[in-house]
Amino acid sequence: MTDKRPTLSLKPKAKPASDRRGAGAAGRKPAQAAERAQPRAQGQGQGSQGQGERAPAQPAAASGYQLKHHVVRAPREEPRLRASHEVKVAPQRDYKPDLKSDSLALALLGAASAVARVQGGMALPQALSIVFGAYDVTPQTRGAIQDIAYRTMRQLGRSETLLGLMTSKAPEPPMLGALLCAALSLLDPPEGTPAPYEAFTVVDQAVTGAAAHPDFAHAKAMVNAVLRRFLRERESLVEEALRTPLARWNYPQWWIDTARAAYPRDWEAVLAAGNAHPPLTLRVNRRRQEVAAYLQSLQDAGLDAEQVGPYAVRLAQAINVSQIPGFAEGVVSVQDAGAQLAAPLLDLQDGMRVLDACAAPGGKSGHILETANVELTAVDTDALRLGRVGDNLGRLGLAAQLVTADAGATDWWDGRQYDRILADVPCTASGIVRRHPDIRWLRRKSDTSQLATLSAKILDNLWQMLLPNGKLLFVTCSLWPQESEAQAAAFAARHDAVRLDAPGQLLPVGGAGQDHDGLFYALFQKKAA
Ligand SMILES: C[S@@+](CC[C@H](N)C(=O)[O-])C[C@H]1O[C@@H](n2cnc3c(N)ncnc32)[C@H](O)[C@@H]1O
Repeated sequence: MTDKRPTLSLKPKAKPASDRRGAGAAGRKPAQAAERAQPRAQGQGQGSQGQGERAPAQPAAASGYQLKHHVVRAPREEPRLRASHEVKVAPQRDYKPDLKSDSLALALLGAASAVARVQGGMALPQALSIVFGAYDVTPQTRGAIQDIAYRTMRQLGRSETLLGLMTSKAPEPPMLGALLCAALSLLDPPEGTPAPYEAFTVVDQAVTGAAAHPDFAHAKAMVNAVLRRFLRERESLVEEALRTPLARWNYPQWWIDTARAAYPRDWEAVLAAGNAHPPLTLRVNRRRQEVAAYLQSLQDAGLDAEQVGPYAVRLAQAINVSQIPGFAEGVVSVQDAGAQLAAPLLDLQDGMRVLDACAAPGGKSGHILETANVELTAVDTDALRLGRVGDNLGRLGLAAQLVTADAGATDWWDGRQYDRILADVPCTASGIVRRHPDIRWLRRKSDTSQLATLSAKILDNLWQMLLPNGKLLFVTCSLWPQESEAQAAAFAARHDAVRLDAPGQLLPVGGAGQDHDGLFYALFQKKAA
């Protein structure tokens, strides 16, 4: 990160809404207003502050987070009334502004609310579902909120670096910073991609959005100034920002370092692949239709697509699942082409007993049951997610025994060993960041070893559940060797397992005829008794 700061100082006033009424600061620059308030804090009184009159030492126009230092206690004998501007207002992320429900301003605020939640540690899909619940918007605006939130996540490092170059301190509250990052992601699309809106519309709507929200209406002039400055000085600001790895790659530094250490030749391609838009890839249900026939039905529906795996079809344009021909009827499922390697690697035969040990939401369970007539047990610790396995299998017209349980324990197991075990263990998901761009900002470096420890426990426990000559397929959607190859090698050594042919580490790739996430596959066979 560069230390160089611009001369323009755009400090948000960050006052609670109650403090803005009658404060006499209207039209002044925020910094001036704050300075003028200082002498009053030393005993001049406020004149007409309502409740605040009882606490004469409160500065009228001081910023919210400076107030604490200027509080003068009221005399003991009088009941002390709390000045309204002393109250710390909790962020109102669910506040529904009075804006047109299909406006870009509302979409920007919705995206900013979701992004601020991710910055507070929540996964983006969960954050978006809260926003959708709070904002009563049209499906079109929902789509826009989602699109802007995902764009913002993919460019957060770059946008935050640019913001750092244009403001003298981090915008408060965090949702204001998120609003600026959301607007910047629209003004500053990745190289070679078109801007989704006219620049002046984005600035106008970001300012309108800021003005309509009680937490940062005070900062609408700052929003306007920052975004206009970006447009004026774009070239030099971007050039300066790109000197930092954070802005260049849009990943935290530890992530960049880990990728570089693991893949000294490919790390740049790996990071770039994680920033690309993911394709919409389908798995054709071989029980229902041949791939060629399905491709024809897509063509008949006016949808361009190409085959990218034995049963994998990639649509040229992403569409809503409800619009995918045959989806509701179970002819196809949404599944990455790399994830479609699991079922064939298991070498399934009719009549086998198969365990899918970390099954939810059931992508691979469905593929297993489409491949052969097996008796499948699908286990997952998360009952809610396991419900989705049931939904997915129901749509496909297939069935499994669903068990909510810990695959690292035996209390649920009937003691009968399985012919095949799929262990698609929990991991950092570093190989699927193009689909989940929030993951990079949510994960911590220490998560890798914690998850590797958990998955080693699951794998060790599952091994006893495998028949002699049986096969266990170990899968992760991680790029980190600690969770994948190092784990596989240590497991084989611990259990004297035979390691069979499997792809190993697949790096994420998108291109003609080949397109998949970053996944890891290791296949083990138990020696005959
Ligand atoms: C990578 S996802 C599995 C994806 C799934 N196989 C599919 O193809 O749709 C990992 C799953 O492991 C589950 N999980 C985490 N810890 C577990 C445990 N101790 N036992 C069983 N499942 C666990 C999570 O709830 C999550 O659903």
